[in-house]
Amino acid sequence: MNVTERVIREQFPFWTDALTLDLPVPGTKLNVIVGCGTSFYLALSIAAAFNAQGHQAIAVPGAEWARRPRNYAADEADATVVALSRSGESSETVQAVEESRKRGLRTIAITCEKDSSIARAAETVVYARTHPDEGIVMTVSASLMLMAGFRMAGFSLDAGIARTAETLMQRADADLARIIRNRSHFVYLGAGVQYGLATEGALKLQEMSLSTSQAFHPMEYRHGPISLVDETSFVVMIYNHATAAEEAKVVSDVQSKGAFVLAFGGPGDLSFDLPADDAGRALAALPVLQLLGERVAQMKGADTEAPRHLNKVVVLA
Ligand SMILES: O=P(O)(O)OC[C@H]1O[C@](O)(CO)[C@@H](O)[C@@H]1O
Repeated sequence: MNVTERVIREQFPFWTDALTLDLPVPGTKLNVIVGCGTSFYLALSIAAAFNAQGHQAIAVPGAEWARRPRNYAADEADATVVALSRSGESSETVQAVEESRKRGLRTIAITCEKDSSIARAAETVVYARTHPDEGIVMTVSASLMLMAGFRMAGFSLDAGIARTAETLMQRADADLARIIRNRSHFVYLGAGVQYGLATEGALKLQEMSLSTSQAFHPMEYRHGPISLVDETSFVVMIYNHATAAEEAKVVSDVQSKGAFVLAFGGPGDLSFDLPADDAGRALAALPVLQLLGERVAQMKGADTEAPRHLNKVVVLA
């Protein structure tokens, strides 16, 4: 087992720690959740969770919020900026915090590095301790920041979520290597809070296994992208509890065209139950998506400890 996989498997004690973090309350006006890469995809899920819990929120890539906030919010007065960054050093996310402070906005950083640029730049810092051996590919820290964001949104989570996620990951892994055989077209589908998770699953697979992968809202998938589906397709469906019945029709559609469907929370070729609440669903599914990236990488002979063209931190020159 390589270090990437070991870290994915050893993440759950860190979840238990993250459940006890003291978190600031969301802003009463607009909350702008920013990040880069994985951290932006987490922001998509967290912003949806904020809205679902009655806090107005949008997710914006760090670079975009730093450079053109007016393209995302006509009125940013009194906004609260919540910046996610494992390293605390991604230039665009740090810039987003620094620019927001110059504009007088409240700033909160969620990071896994206490001594970092973002921790120095933000007014309030939430520090989540992560696995010391986590490498370039972000796995444990993604789970921890997602958990912190969901808890900040107001979802109550307890130690049961760590046990649920670990059990699900172990059960799914019994089949992952088998079900990906001969599959080369990867699609992730999720609605609402699960859309961010779908985008993160697609990114994880891409950077770990050098495969082309895409993420869509399930009902969007039939409006064009479905034209690519054939016997090489592998579709991950993260069902949204409220709309599972219509999402199951999308699954039937892609199955009839040759796709294999790994499903969470509804029917598929291989399916697993998930907790009913949006936060529990996303957190329970995430480690399986991380391990799926590793299994596809192994199938293709890609080294996830040294993924091509990637560094742990991207700092603008
Ligand atoms: O959370 P951070 O440290 O700002 O990193 C964000 C992105 O940058 C990387 O760490 C490096 O590209 C990615 O793994 C991640 O998606």
